[in-house]
Amino acid sequence: MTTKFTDRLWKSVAPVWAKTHQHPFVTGLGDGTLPVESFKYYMKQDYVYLIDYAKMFALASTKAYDLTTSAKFAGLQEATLNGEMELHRQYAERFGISREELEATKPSFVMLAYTSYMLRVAHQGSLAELVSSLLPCTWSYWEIGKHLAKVEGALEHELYGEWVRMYSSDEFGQLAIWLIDVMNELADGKNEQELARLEEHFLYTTKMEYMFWDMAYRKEMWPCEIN
Ligand SMILES: Cc1ncc(C[n+]2csc(CCO)c2C)c(N)n1
Repeated sequence: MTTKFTDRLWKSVAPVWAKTHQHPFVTGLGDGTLPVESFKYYMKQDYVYLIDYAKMFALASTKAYDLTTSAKFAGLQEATLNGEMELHRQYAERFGISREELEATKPSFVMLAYTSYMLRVAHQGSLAELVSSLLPCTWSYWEIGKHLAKVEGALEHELYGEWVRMYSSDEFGQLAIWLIDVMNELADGKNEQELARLEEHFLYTTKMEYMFWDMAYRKEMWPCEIN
């Protein structure tokens, strides 16, 4: 059996993913022990994260080499703005946070570093680089969703159940698989230097995913005394 490029990516981030599954934000989503204030903080930061992330799909659509892929990325931009962000708007409504307040969220350092890195890669790099930098977002959420769906009561939890159901759904899994397949197609025929660059983007944004959980858990704005 031939190994895929994404097998190499998986190997390279396995220790970070293992740590992510043990982070108290992630375990708390599953067993319900996550403090609601951390979850609210996450929702607000994630909302502005998604505004930037949707632009990654728009740029991917622009850079795509064929019409089918271009249309799929354009659809993903729409799904992020109107599907995934709707989950956030609904949670915000439950918390009494208005749309205006959500959208006006000031970025934390980690959120800004993460999206700025991805957008830089998207503007300066190839489509393969762009996809390698955005893939940890979707792939890691699917891994987390599948893990949490196995935790007793997680899918039915009255606050966090909706989150777990969304990211463990088959529909979401199909999206992750599609992006993984695109990554493998784009990596095909690349030389070692190019593959190493893709791996580096993937590792950096995987680490930033971990830092995002940690930032939200601790409700961190900027990691110094100038908040
Ligand atoms: C920090 C952070 N990382 C990943 C996701 C998950 N996510 C964001 S966009 C997208 C693709 C489909 O809309 C997915 C899966 C998130 N919400 N926040």
